This record gives sequence, C-alpha cells and structure tokens, in this order.
Amino acid sequence: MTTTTQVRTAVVARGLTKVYGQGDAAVHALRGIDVGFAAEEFTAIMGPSGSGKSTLMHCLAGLDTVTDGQVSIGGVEITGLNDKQLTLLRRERVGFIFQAFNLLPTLTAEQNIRLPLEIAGRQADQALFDRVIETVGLRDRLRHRPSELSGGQQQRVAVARALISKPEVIFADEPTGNLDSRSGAEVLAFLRRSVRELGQTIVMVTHDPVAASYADRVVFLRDGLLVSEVQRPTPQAVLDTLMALEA
Ligand SMILES: Nc1ncnc2c1ncn2[C@@H]1O[C@H](COP(=O)(O)OP(=O)(O)OP(=O)(O)O)[C@@H](O)[C@H]1O
Repeated sequence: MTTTTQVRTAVVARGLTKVYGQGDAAVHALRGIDVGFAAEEFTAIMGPSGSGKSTLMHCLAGLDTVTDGQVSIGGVEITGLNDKQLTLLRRERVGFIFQAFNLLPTLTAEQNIRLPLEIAGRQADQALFDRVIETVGLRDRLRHRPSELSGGQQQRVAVARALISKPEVIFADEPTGNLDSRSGAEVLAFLRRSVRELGQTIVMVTHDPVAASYADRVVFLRDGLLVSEVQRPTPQAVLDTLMALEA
C-alpha cells in the first residue's frame, strides 16, 4: 500500500493587487500575485529594492489592506474580515519577527516570551514552552532583561515569543538585519529548526542571499510581480537569480 502525504497550504494569495495613492500619483506596488505557502515550510521572499516585498508581507499578514484579490490564512479569507476580526485572527494565528526585536525592556526574557499568550488570555503549554526554549537555546537566559542580552539572544527571545502561541504562520521581516553574521546565522538556524522540529510555517523577507539559503524555497518579486522561484536554494543560486532580475 502506498501513502501520499498531502501538503497543506498555510497561506494563499490570489490576484493580490496593491495600489498606493491615486491618479498620477498611483504606485502599483503589487500587480496581481498568485502564491501559496506550504505548511511546515520555510519560504523566503526576495527581490530588488522597491519590488514589493514588504507590501506583500504586510498584505499577507493583514497589516495592510489590499486593493484587489484575496488572502487566506489557515483557510480563513482575511480580506473579508472587519478590523476587529482581523485583530483577533492576527493575535491567534499569526506570529511576527521584526528587524528591531521589539521586546519590552522592563520584562525578563521569559515574561516577554509569555506576554502575547497572556494578552490573549491563554496559558502557555509547559511542554511546548520547554521545547521552544530548547530549540532556541535560551534556558540559561530566561531571567535576563533585554539590556542584559546580546542582539542575537534578543532576537532568539523574539523567535521564541512568536513560536510559543503555535501560530499558523510566522512572518519575519529582515530578522537578521540588525545582527552580525554569526548571530544572524544562529537565529536563522533556530528558525530552520523550528520548521523541522516544531512543524512551524515561516515566511521571511530578506535582502541577504545567505539568509535566504536557510529557507526551503525562495520566491522572487520584480515590479510587483512574482517572477521566479528556487527550491532548496544555495546562496549562489539565489545570487544568480537576483542578478538576472536586476540585469
Ligand atoms: N505607503 C506607501 N505609499 C506610497 N508608496 C508606497 C508606500 N509603501 C511602499 N510604496 C511603494 O511601493 C513600492 C513597493 O515598496 P515595498 O516597500 O513593498 O518594496 P520592497 O521590495 O520591500 O523594497 P525594499 O527592499 O527597498 O525594502 C515602492 O515603489 C514603494 O515606493
């Protein structure tokens, strides 16, 4: 008997269009994007400056409105939700990691990690908490405040904070942009581990071919369109594709 594994799609965009401004001042940031992000996969979004990467991520995450098209997260069409429903969906099903770590300075690492769940009135599952702390290697730093942690450790706290609520998807915007290359490599390795070991789905915007090479798949934007993709990327394959796009 053969078994087939169905790949579930965590996030889907159809005909995604975003126009900023009107008339002569209109900027067509996204021009009709169809893309799916498989569950338990790590995808990077790349492209030249101004190609629409941040706009795409903000529209996929429900942080910005779309001009046309649909976005679904975990089977829920977010483009049809009102503000209150959207806030709830983001809180329950979406995790974020930003370039600036966005930790609260007066809270310890552990309190920062638990905060989003507490705000949502949920308890952290202790077994999951322990696994996440092991995955990101923070066991001996839980009582430290952000100012007592290195940049890489602070970003690992932000990764743990995103993982702990088991979101449908984590959106990461240049998560290694403020880190030196060694700390950046550590954070990326932890992101990849969270996909492999915890079954997390991650979508990351980056400018860095080395960072993108930690992903399972890289999709490339140019002028608001999805123009190419690379599976199981190497830094060189990513660089070659980027150079071809910029030529
Ligand atoms: N709020 C806004 N109002 C008007 N135009 C905008 C706005 N935000 C982005 N744009 C324009 O939309 C296009 C896509 O921008 P976006 O920031 O998504 O690109 P990007 O690929 O993330 O760029 P970068 O790599 O430089 O961060 C650009 O032409 C940009 O100038």
